Amino acid sequence: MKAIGIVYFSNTGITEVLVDAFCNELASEPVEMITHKIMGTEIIGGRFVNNDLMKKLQDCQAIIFASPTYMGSVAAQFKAFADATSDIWSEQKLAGKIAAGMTSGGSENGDQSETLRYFQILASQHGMIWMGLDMPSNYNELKVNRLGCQAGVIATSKEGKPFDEDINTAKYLARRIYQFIK
Ligand SMILES: Cc1cc2nc3c(=O)[nH]c(=O)nc-3n(C[C@H](O)[C@H](O)[C@H](O)COP(=O)(O)O)c2cc1C
Repeated sequence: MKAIGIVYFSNTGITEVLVDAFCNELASEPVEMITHKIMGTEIIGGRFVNNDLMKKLQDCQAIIFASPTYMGSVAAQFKAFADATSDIWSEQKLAGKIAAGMTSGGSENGDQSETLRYFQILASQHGMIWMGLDMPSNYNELKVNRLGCQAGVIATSKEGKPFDEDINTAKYLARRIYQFIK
């Protein structure tokens, strides 16, 4: 069976709602979801350690990166994971896999694009193939890509939950990736 890996960090749960929406969208499809939330306990002396996860990611056809935007980039917890992937970088173990990204921020223009840009660079370092959105901003009835970023999913939140349109964007990305790997 095909597999999609999602590696993410979320502190207050906004990014996690995007991850859940992505997974739920594909729940009835014959695809395994390997979802991993980065935990502080996995970061020992500043270094992310989870060899089992690194092995599992190598069996995926697509890997999604997700993190809140912190100070115009990924959260430190995600960066610790990214740095740990250097162990499989030299042999390009993730090469040829589809990569995509999702992030949330407190501001509508809170430099979330920089987080997606970092994900793209990480994907490129691994020889992965980046997949953004083939949907112009607010073009369809679900208002996918509300914030006008085709590099990936950007969300902001209201009352502790991402905007419905941003959740729809996460679902749209899930469908798009599934179409490519199935
Ligand atoms: C340390 C820190 C830095 C942040 N920096 C930004 C930022 O640069 N841009 C932004 O839009 N929001 C920023 N935020 C807000 C978070 O990105 C936002 O609350 C996000 O939705 C939290 O995601 P989570 O619920 O998945 O943890 C920051 C929050 C924290 C705690």
